[in-house]
Amino acid sequence: MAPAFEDNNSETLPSSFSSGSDDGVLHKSKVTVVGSGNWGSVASKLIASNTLRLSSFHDEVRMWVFEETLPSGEKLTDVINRTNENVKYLPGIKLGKNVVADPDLENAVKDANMLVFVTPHQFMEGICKRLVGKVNGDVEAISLIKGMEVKREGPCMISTLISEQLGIAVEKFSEATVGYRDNREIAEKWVQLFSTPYFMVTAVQDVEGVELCGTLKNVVAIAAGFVDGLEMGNNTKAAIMRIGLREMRAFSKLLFSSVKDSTFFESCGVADLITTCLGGRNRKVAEAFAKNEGKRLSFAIWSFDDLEAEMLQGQKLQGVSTAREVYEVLSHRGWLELFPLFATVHEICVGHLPPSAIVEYSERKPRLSLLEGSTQYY
Ligand SMILES: NC(=O)c1ccc[n+]([C@@H]2O[C@H](COP(=O)([O-])OP(=O)(O)OC[C@H]3O[C@@H](n4cnc5c(N)ncnc54)[C@H](O)[C@@H]3O)[C@@H](O)[C@H]2O)c1
Ligand SMILES: O=P(O)(O)OC[C@H](O)CO
Repeated sequence: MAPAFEDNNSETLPSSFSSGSDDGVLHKSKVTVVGSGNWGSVASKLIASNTLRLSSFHDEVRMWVFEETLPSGEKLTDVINRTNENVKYLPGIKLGKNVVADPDLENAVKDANMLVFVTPHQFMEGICKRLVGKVNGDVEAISLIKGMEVKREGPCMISTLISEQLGIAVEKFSEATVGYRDNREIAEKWVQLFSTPYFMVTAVQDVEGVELCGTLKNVVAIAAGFVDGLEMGNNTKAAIMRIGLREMRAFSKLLFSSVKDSTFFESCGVADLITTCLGGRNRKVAEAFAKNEGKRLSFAIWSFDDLEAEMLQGQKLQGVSTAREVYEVLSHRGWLELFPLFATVHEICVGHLPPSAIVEYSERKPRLSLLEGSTQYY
């Protein structure tokens, strides 16, 4: 059983202090982070630095770790709790003594009333199934996940998946933007939990817009990586990013008419797109894919799975699976010709087109006639 961090669970306040509850006791929020990858560990560190100084939160931040055995033979959770460092996914960074790694998912969430979901999106269906009936009824949740599911009935945002499976309201966080639906007060509480002097967080009333920015930018990052791998230069890369941002906005507004143009100018939009197309994992692996196109391993050509395993040491790509999921939606709705960049990225990832197609196909002007009355999205 994971250790607990000793902190004062609640304190009796002077009668003059309004604790927002009728018993005069300050009821502190308890945070659990579900996920401990690179971003999951960073988020835990950010949150833990704030829970120590904010009286409205328990000091301890519990972090669920997908347990694995390290080459040394030790369990990752044990090493994190002994060294206070996620030596595999965030090496060299101390997380804060009040971060407690817990390999037992149900145990990690059982006392929490604030849940932070931050695992690669492909694992969320299974995680939600395990959490049904295991979370507190009054829990608030936020998703930091950049991805979506595609169901028979269409695309399903991860925040919706969590809401529907666990029956809880879920906000969204992408980079430094919290997307909320209608409760500004809860949104501000999440902003408070993530904000630091070096990490400014803002809240916008556009959950779907924030979530789709984080999801779709990974597809554009793959395209940017192809451009880098083919050494096509910055002008081509800038054009791909521009077309990508245009398709991100059009696709988002077609799926959810509530999505706001202004969201694409927040950190989760253009800023995240720039950073991920200049330095992200998706870009890096796509660059290697384009450079090695056609080269053969002893038994097969380079595949994204091979490159992910080879280059990311356990970290997971999101852009390749998202490109497939987006392609499914485009194909099902007859929108393939409207989104040449998104469609081409998937065709390249699955080997139907060479990486060089990223320029030839993406420059095609979408046939707006396909979307009667929807041309305002372009
Ligand atoms: N890394 C970043 O800079 C960054 C920034 C913002 C958002 N994100 C998003 O946050 C989410 C989490 O990414 P990350 O960077 O923390 O993870 P990661 O890619 O660094 O690590 C992969 C994680 O998946 C876990 N895992 C592997 N197999 C699993 C399984 N079967 N079930 C459950 N977990 C399993 C691993 O233990 C590890 O914690 C992603 O959607 C990502 O796009 C990442
Ligand atoms: O490394 P990437 O491509 O997963 O991007 C990481 C973050 O999402 C960048 O904001």
